[in-house]
Amino acid sequence: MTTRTVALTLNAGSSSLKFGLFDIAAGPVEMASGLVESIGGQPRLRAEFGAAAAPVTRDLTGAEAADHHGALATALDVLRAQFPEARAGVVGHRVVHGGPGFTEPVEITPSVMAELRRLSPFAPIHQPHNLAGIEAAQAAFPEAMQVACFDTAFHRSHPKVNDVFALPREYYDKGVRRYGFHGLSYDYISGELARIAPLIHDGRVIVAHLGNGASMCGMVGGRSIASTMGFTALDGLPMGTRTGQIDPGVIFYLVQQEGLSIDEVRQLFYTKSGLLGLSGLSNDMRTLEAAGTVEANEAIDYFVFRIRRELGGLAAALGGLDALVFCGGIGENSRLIRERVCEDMAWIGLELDRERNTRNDTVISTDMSRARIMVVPTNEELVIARAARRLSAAPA
Ligand SMILES: Nc1ncnc2c1ncn2[C@@H]1O[C@H](COP(=O)(O)OP(=O)(O)O)[C@@H](O)[C@H]1O
Ligand SMILES: CC(=O)OP(=O)(O)O
Ligand SMILES: [Mg+2]
Repeated sequence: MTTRTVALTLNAGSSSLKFGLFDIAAGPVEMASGLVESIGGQPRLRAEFGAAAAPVTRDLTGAEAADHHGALATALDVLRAQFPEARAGVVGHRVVHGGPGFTEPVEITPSVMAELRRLSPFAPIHQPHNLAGIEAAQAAFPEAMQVACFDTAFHRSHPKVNDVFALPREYYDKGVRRYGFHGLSYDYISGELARIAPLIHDGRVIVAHLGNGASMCGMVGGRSIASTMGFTALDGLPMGTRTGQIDPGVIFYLVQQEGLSIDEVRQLFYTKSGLLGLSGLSNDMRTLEAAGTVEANEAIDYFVFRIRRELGGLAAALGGLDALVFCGGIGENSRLIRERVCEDMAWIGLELDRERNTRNDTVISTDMSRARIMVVPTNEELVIARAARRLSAAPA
């Protein structure tokens, strides 16, 4: 394999690093994919190599993945051991915040990097890790092209009415806008719908990306019309550790009456709230489903309730509904959450087939359901690899 035929993709989350290796000469065709999770805690590595070799799963020592640099070095060791001949000609990075300016994937130059750093405070549990991943990859592959792919870009097509907040206009001009996130995931799902269900793709679709971060996107004709996330990835649905939508008056209360600093409020909203805060137990849906405590059940109830509320709101924004698509770790795996979201939703045209849901079928609605309910595993890495291929093939 020669330079530029292999693309490495990096998707750095708040506590995880997902990676992929793609042959881009004929593809992109996935050669390997993997994940380092619980970085900074009790990290674990999982890597798969398709038919080429057995998957690797192992617990890492704290030192191997104390931070994202360590996690990347560990991931690269595993990839190099499996593909000693591969040379990364291009590295594609998920970058959560692209602000108003980045509407497409771009090659990372020093000026792009400076702008991404400026946006870092608006995605505090993601962007610093994304940028650390870029710096680590630049050091590991100084010859490779580095490409940034933005979570915000997919939503830049949404109408102005869903781009503004009701603030004095000067703030809009300064970039205080409703960006929306998880765009690489929505882009992938939109493409998959075009492939497997073109009539649905052309219609009114709500996609629920339910992972540790969670959001929903209303699409018409495969393009974003509205999404539940806003200026930051705090808005909308409650998440593993994030509040989701909250009355901003609570911030005034916390600062003025409780004496919290702004940094403490930020920490509280981003890392101690959501499912973790409500349950007092965990941000992990598997743990909550198994726990059965009053608090864990209340956390699940609130998660489901907010999804159902947003479903109604987004359907109104789309002028009706042709399909609801679940994706993300919870959306793809939790039969319980899907069942509870779809319960008594016949009024909006959704009728779940319990057996299909239990089997994790692609279509989980009944044949009589007016709107379709689907489960489509997302693949942000493939979207990054496609962009990396496109940009690295373009004439300089
Ligand atoms: N079988 C399952 N049942 C319920 N929840 C699951 C299951 N598998 C994974 N999850 C949940 O998916 C979430 C992680 O989703 P993921 O999309 O991987 O997160 P991230 O936002 O970090 O990319 C966790 O809350 C995890 O508990
Ligand atoms: C934007 C966002 O919330 O991402 P993640 O789901 O990876 O945390
Ligand atoms: Mg994610």
